[in-house]
Amino acid sequence: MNETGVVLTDIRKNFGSVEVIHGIDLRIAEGSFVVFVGPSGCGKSTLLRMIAGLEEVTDGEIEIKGRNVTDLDPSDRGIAMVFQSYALYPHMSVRENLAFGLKMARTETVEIDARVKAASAILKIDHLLDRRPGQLSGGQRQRVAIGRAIVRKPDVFLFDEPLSNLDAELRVSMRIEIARLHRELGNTMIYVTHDQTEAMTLADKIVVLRDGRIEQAGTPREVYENPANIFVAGFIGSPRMNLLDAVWLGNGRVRVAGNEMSVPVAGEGLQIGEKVSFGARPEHLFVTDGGQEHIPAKVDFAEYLGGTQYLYCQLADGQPLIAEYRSGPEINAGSTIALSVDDNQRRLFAADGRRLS
Ligand SMILES: Nc1ncnc2c1ncn2[C@@H]1O[C@H](COP(=O)(O)OP(=O)(O)OP(=O)(O)O)[C@@H](O)[C@H]1O
Repeated sequence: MNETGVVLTDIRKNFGSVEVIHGIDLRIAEGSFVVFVGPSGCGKSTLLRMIAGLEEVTDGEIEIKGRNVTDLDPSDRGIAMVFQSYALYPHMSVRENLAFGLKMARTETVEIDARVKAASAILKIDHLLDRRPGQLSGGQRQRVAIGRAIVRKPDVFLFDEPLSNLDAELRVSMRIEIARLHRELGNTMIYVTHDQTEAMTLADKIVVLRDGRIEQAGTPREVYENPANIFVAGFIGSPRMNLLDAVWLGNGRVRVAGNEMSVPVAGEGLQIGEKVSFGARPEHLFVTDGGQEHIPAKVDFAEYLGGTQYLYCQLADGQPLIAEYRSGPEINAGSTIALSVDDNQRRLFAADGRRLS
């Protein structure tokens, strides 16, 4: 991999007088799979559409494979985009849908036929070439939409929530297909999704956006295990990290819902009595007999998932908390339990969201 896949430099976007993307810098390595995630309205689609050339850039520069494409038409950028809505031509056969863009670009017929054949073999849609989109299932339509991108042999594939119209089971199998496609083709891929599992499983690099800014960009493991701040900690992970109101007591100790807990923080810059947030992921909480440092919790609801169980609890001060419970005696709603927190996984955040541990 080298560093020249896609480079965004100080990208800004205004709609009218409102700036919605506030100066984004990002380097996407050639051949990597980058996923944009973030809450609704954070600017994921706008950023993707600017890379595609479907949305004008207000300020900044976009480079693809070392070429400044900021002011080029979408068709001259070496990109192909796959939309959530598939955007197939209903009156054309699958074959014609796949060939259409190439015909427009005056590609030779022999070459078109070869590319359509190769793409339909990769996507296992060879037997559907003479059907129209109306005669296909949702998953098959999405394959055709991806096929239409493949035949163009783009430098970069752009995906805008491509699986969100599919049912849960199909999403899983298409997700695996897209991962396989990336491995086989080796192109740079940029993917927008709401789905945490898609982001974690597909990405080499996850870019977490909020309000038109990057909060963190890193491997799935980095953003999960080493979140840069309270926002990323709370956003990545499903169920999310528990973030509890706490008070700094000094000497590496905090008070959470009336209980003292130690945290691996010296606390420079923190004032005794200052409000902080104590973070613990559901899988880092353990039901104990109460002998060690723990937080008592009342179980409101126990969700049994077979291999694991989620306990939806309430602390003494009313704060909600979710704990994962893998094995042990059955725990039912209404029980009171003692939860300890893995020593190495106790997170602390300052009131401004800075991560302290
Ligand atoms: N054409 C437009 N005119 C005005 N504002 C727009 C336009 N398109 C998007 N916006 C605004 O820009 C911001 C970013 O929108 P965008 O669609 O990129 O977010 P998103 O992260 O993709 O959201 P979602 O996950 O809901 O699709 C939002 O505040 C949105 O209201």
